[in-house]
Amino acid sequence: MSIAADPTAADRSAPSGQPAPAREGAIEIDGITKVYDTKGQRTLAVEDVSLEIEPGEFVVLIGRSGCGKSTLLRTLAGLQAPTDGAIRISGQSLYSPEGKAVPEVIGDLGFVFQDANLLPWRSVWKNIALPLEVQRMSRPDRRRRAEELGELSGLSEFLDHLPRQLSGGMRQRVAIMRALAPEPSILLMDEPFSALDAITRDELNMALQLIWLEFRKTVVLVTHSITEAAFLADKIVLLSPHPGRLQKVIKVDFPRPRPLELTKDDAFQSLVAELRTELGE
Ligand SMILES: Nc1ncnc2c1ncn2[C@@H]1O[C@H](COP(=O)(O)OP(=O)(O)OP(=O)(O)O)[C@@H](O)[C@H]1O
Repeated sequence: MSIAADPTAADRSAPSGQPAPAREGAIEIDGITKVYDTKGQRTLAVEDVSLEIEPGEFVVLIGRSGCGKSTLLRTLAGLQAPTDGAIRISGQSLYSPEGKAVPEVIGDLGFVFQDANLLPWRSVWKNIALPLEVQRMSRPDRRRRAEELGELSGLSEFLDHLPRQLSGGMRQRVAIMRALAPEPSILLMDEPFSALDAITRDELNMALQLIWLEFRKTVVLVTHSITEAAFLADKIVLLSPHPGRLQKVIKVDFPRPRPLELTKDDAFQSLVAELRTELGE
């Protein structure tokens, strides 16, 4: 049953009649199905996926090409309504009954994509502060916030540079900081490091982990990299292809902060082997 259509949903965890406390950063995915209908051609991209994501959890979606990872993430981002099912963000329905994303709920989401999509004519700090400008924060406050975020991400010396003066890895750091600037409770990331070389990617995985430990936002990240999934995740969600269905959820409990050397450990390697088997590699 769709949560949005369930009139008792709000009372589920409040038997005393009190409204259930909003769980900021929680994501409830309830029976999501997505069918694309392009020029009469129907594609069942995602079928009946249900998943609970806890506030502050780091969740990685992984699966073979075409299994619906991006479809699920775009649906979570409010970019396309599901054909069936419901999504609740911090206790609120993401889509209206007409299938329109609710602006206040989207305001609680930050996005990072494969391409950093920085504005080339704006300096690093002005790119980071862009969402704050939209919120009409004063210039000194925006600068202060960009400086804080720059310090956390190792960008302090580059705040007045233009994007073209940065490496690819640094541009992605700027994109992450821009997403975090308005303090969303949830960060959605679609293959953010897939265009980077292996060493930069390791550095960015480490940086992302440390930033996440600092802010403790809920993160949902899509990747093709098994090692990246095992290194970053609290919970790995495997999707099976054609149509995309929930195959398995694997909890990962290596202590944090996780050093990059963890990837050489036997326990890490056996998790990687398990994931490879699940993915049929
Ligand atoms: N806009 C669209 N219109 C029609 N079909 C689509 C659209 N977007 C995705 N699909 C189809 O839906 C299925 C899932 O695609 P999706 O991009 O979500 O998978 P993915 O797991 O992210 O793939 P990849 O790992 O290759 O990026 C595929 O069969 C794809 O062809």
